[in-house]
Amino acid sequence: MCLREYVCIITHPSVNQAVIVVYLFTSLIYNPGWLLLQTLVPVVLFLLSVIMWSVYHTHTADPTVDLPLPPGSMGLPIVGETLSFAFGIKDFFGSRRKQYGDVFKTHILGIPVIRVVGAPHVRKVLMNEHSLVSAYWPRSVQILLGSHSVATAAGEVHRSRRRGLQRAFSGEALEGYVAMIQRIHVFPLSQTVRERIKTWCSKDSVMGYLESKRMTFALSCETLLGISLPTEDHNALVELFTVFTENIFSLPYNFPGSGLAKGVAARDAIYATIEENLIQKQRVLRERQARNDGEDQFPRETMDAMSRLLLASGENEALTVEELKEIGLELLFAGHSTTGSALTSLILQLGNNSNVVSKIREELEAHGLSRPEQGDLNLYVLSKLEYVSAVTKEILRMTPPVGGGFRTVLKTFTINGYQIPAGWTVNYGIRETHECTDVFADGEKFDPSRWLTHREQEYKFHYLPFSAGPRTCVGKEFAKILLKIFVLELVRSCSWELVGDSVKMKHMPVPYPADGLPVRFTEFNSRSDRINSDIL
Ligand code: HEM
Repeated sequence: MCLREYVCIITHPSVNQAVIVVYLFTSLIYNPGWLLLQTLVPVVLFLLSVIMWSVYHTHTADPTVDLPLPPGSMGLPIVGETLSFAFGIKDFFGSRRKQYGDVFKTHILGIPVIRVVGAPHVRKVLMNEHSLVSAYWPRSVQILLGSHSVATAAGEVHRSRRRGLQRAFSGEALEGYVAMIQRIHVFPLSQTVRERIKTWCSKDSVMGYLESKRMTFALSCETLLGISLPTEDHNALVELFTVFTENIFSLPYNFPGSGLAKGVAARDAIYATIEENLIQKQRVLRERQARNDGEDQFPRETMDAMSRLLLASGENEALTVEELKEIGLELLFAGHSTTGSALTSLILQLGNNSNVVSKIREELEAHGLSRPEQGDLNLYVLSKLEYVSAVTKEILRMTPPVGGGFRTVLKTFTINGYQIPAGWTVNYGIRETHECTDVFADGEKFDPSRWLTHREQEYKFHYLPFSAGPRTCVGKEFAKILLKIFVLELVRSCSWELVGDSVKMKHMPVPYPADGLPVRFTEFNSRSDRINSDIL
């Protein structure tokens, strides 16, 4: 055995914790009178165990690479720096980056982690998916998302699942979703964006974050899963989904009352709803296929993502209902709170920047879209709205809904003169990469017009709200459409004022104002309302 292996064994956390326990136990039995010693020795042992914890991790570095681990602190034995992380995720990463630089080590959520920020470093992580790194998700997420998830899959399995899922986000599919989002629905909770905004106007004030999440949940249910339920059942589904997301990051132990057990129970109830809906859908699609009456059998405005996957799986490798229901839940999970956060940031930033709202109105006027009832939207019309598009890009630059991602290191590699050892976990930062880059002049300023002179491609890896490389967000085009339609409908339907200051932000699970963003909306009743609002 070499010296390094001895050090690893002696400093291993379980060894030094065992030493403390044995000491306390024996001193309690044999030396009940040694009070001073009884208080001093545990303190000394504790400090020793902190040092040994850090030494232990230093010795898990790859001995074949002659470079140090990145700087940073591993925190306290066992818990590491998890508590500081949980209590202030943005400040946690921000303060450590100030102290240690763009690449640093820490210990959070029970694992040693190397945090990486900045375009060149993040590029190295993302472009080496499957060779140097692979997706990492805590065990509870893997259990709750199920064995057919895209996000937790690796290697060839990941590639093939992604290919399958991308069928639901083709140009043709997206065109159908634009139509679906504008369609008038029967049930009160499956309202179009425009109808939902109208209900906000009828209230004294609403909580912007809550309403945005409600809207994106209803829209995701309808367009992705094809689920449109009566109010009571819809609310029950929202409840279940809340329990599911609240427990998705929990300890991986499934016993009665545990977070994981609650998450699994909620997930299974959601699966039951998705499955029932899938079976109905399968029947309807088969009937339509059998009719074969020369009419368009599958009008695209009726084809939600699940129907598309059902049809595609009939043609090629068949996806089972079991697989499809897991995919459905994953889409809902990945797509709902992210878009909800972005909508919230839109209401907030536009509420604080009336000059931007005026420019959006000018653009809508120029395209004959300034009144709520004007013009059917489609992909072509949306692509012409350059300023609206710039606004959504700027929102995702300033407040990216996903702060970063985790990867397991498969093979030791180097970044910035440090080794990133195999077996550790890398966490790449999106939000801080946006903040630290100097490619955006006046980066702290909300300025959509910067996107009129530069193309997104020029900023690759400096700007990556949807990540990049083989794990780029599958739903990114869908999300962009949703955000554009929201901006358009909001600006042409109403004016609004922020009731609170909504300055302090929280970042878990997604960014949102700590006060929930209270807002007062006022519907436009006439053209003069709109003009007056522009003047004000
Ligand atoms: C503004 C909204 C959204 C943002 C900012 C966003 C962002 C992201 C990011 C950063 C990742 C990569 C995470 C990682 O590196 O581990 C990702 C992955 C993913 N997103 Fe999104 N997302 C959004 C909306 C959506 C929507 C609407 C859907 C589905 C309809 C979706 C489905 C997925 C899926 C399935 C993955 C996993 C991809 C893979 O591992 O290959 N996302 N998203």
